[in-house]
Amino acid sequence: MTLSNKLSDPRLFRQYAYVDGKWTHGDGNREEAVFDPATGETLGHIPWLEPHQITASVDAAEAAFVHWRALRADERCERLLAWYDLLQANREDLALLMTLEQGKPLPDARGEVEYGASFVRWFAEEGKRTFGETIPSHIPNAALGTLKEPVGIAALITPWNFPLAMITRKAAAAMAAGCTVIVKPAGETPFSALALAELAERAGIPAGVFNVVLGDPPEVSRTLCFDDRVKALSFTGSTRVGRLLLEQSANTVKRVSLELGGNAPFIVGPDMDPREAAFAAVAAKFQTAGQDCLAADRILVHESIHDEFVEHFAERMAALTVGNGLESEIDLGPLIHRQAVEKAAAIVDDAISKGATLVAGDQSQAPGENFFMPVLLTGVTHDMKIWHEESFAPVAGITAYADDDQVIEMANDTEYGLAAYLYTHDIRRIWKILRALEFGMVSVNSVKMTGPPVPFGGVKHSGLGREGGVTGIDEYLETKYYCLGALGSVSGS
Ligand SMILES: NC(=O)c1ccc[n+]([C@@H]2O[C@H](COP(=O)([O-])OP(=O)(O)OC[C@H]3O[C@@H](n4cnc5c(N)ncnc54)[C@H](O)[C@@H]3O)[C@@H](O)[C@H]2O)c1
Ligand SMILES: N[C@@H](CC=O)C(=O)O
Repeated sequence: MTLSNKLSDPRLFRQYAYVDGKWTHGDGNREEAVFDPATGETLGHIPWLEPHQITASVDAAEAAFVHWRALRADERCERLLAWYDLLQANREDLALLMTLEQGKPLPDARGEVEYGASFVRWFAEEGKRTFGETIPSHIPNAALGTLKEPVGIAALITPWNFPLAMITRKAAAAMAAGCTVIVKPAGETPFSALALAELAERAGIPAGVFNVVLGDPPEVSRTLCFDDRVKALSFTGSTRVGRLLLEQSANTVKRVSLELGGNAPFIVGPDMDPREAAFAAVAAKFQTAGQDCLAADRILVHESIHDEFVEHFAERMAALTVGNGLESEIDLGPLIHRQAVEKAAAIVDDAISKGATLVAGDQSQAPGENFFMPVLLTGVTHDMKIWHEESFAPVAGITAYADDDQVIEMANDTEYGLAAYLYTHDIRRIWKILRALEFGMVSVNSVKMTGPPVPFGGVKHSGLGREGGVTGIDEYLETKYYCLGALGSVSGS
């Protein structure tokens, strides 16, 4: 059975790029296969566009910008809300496509469709509130103020771990601001992006406003970064590639937003119930099989409750089920590909060779070659890879600490600064640690921290700028200052 036959609406499965409102094949006959990471089965093929076709997508976005920016904000809002309604109406098909190409369990995929759609609704509304300001004038007979204007064409480059929400969090903000967008999804998970394009078209979003290009990643990115007409680049992915794109955007002085890797500490205070904290830590570590920029990578537990915490963590972890995300009652799907499994195994071996204790994690139980059974390591230290690298795998590392000052130092001992978790009910400890943590987001006594109203993003090598919230749309807006002089008798205004 082909993938399209599995969907209620087969037209949501597209194997073409989408440029200027047209489904487009590659002029050079280059293509890439897309696999189901759970079974290794080929799901379909996508074309690779040639550089001149990427440039043509910029031509299309440039032409469409003239009309899209000229619409009233409430007119753009109507179209974005129509897109939102279609995402909701097609939730089951979108979730199925996502599980097939990404591997996450179907309930998680449904959750991501909801999550992704929620950004479209949020920014549809925020587009109506891009207010400028009035400035009390210091110049006689003049009126001063600011206007907010769309930056222009935005290139959006996204990863495979959240194939839909990482696109909508950018695209909806940009489009609500009046920008046109060119999306380059990850080659591992293009079908969610292409289904988004199909639904954008049905929602009445005009040709050239939302484009999806496919191709060789360095070639596509270079073409977009070097094109002076592309005014903004928003990237979500690894810090390694983020640095490269920042460099490539320098010559054309683009507006760059980067949502990069994380290495989240999960701090547990001495006052916590070890069972409650351990269950929360399991939830924060193993979502999306650990392939989440918010995954709790270093679990730092006060020495007075460490042993009990480890017991509860191991007990909860043992209950997690690993398997094909299409089956029911699965907690962890596969990793995205074999290299990810090899990287996870290397991180575990490195930790053990440097003195960590393997408490649980028997890889002989893995149900397939892309699967990695959850691993629990204790006695994790600064010299191990797991301390510094984002494992992007279900590998949990626990370390004991003695006091607040030590745990602050340990938590900040990373080049990353995306998110941190803190579990304690002591308000003084909360305030002290919260202020001392060098992270863009700190979640206290809650695993869930994301959603449309929050400014999502990191500091240090985890990124630049914020997505979501009331400021997310600013990444796609320029402030134009105006001075209206010689107005006659307006002094004092
Ligand atoms: N901060 C966040 O909001 C956030 C969210 C999701 C994922 N991430 C991060 O994303 C990473 C995992 O995703 P990934 O493996 O897809 O990241 P990645 O950096 O390998 O790829 C991201 C995108 O960049 C493209 N790309 C890859 N190599 C490139 C190159 N040389 N030149 C130009 N483009 C290139 C890919 O095709 C993909 O579209 C993790 O580090 C994770 O923390 C961050
Ligand atoms: N879970 C994150 C994505 C990180 O990989 C989010 O909510 O944006």
